[in-house]
Amino acid sequence: MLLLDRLCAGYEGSPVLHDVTLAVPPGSVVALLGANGAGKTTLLRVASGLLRPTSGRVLLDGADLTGATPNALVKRGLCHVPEGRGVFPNLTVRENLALQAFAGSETAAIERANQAFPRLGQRLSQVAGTMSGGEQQMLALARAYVQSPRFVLLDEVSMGLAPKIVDDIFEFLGLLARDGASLLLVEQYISRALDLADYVYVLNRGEVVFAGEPSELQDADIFETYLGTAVH
Ligand SMILES: Nc1ncnc2c1ncn2[C@@H]1O[C@H](COP(=O)(O)OP(=O)(O)OP(=O)(O)O)[C@@H](O)[C@H]1O
Repeated sequence: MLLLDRLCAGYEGSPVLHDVTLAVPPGSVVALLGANGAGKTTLLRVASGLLRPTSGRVLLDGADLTGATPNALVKRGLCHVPEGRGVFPNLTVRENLALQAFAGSETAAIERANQAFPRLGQRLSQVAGTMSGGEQQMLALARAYVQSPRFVLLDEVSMGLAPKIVDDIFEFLGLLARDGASLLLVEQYISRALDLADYVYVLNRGEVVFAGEPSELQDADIFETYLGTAVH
């Protein structure tokens, strides 16, 4: 279980998160929704060790990892696919995957990436920065997948991509979840995220204003109040 316990965090004296508690149970998909600037990216950055909270705790399977480095969290099975493309643009697809693989398992990592996105397998020698936006996003996701992470934080991974690629990416997220990974999903395609999710949290100005199952959200005013839109 990934547990974010009463977190407060922000930037240089401007607080963003206020007493946020959020749980990602094993084998679950949790959607994190909220308007622009609500603090979703900030929350993921705290969870993955990129930003130290001003108070509160980050617990992974009961261990207090508040303030641990991103690397230490990766070693414990937590992976963050950031907003924008998390790839090295000057390296080839193969090199990007190899860097993410555990020592001695490069071949297996490439095979695993190919299984998730066959399109990548056909482009192993291509320099990542020359691929399309969708292909780069597939590579960013495949880099997460090759490590068989137990917890994956996904920040708007479908942003700006063509509908067909978005379909492929959601199919992949389903595969990741079926494989046993727990997902914390920040996503602009709300209905798609809710289709996949077991639980939903809605953030507004750095505070949790709703936590529950997707079906409960359908009836709540929360949606129109905080997200400025109806669910469907
Ligand atoms: N590096 C930073 N320095 C200072 N303020 C920041 C920084 N990053 C984010 N903020 C501020 O923190 C607040 C929350 O931003 P955050 O990116 O976490 O929101 P978000 O919910 O992910 O928004 P979006 O959906 O637009 O990506 C915003 O007011 C933003 O301007």
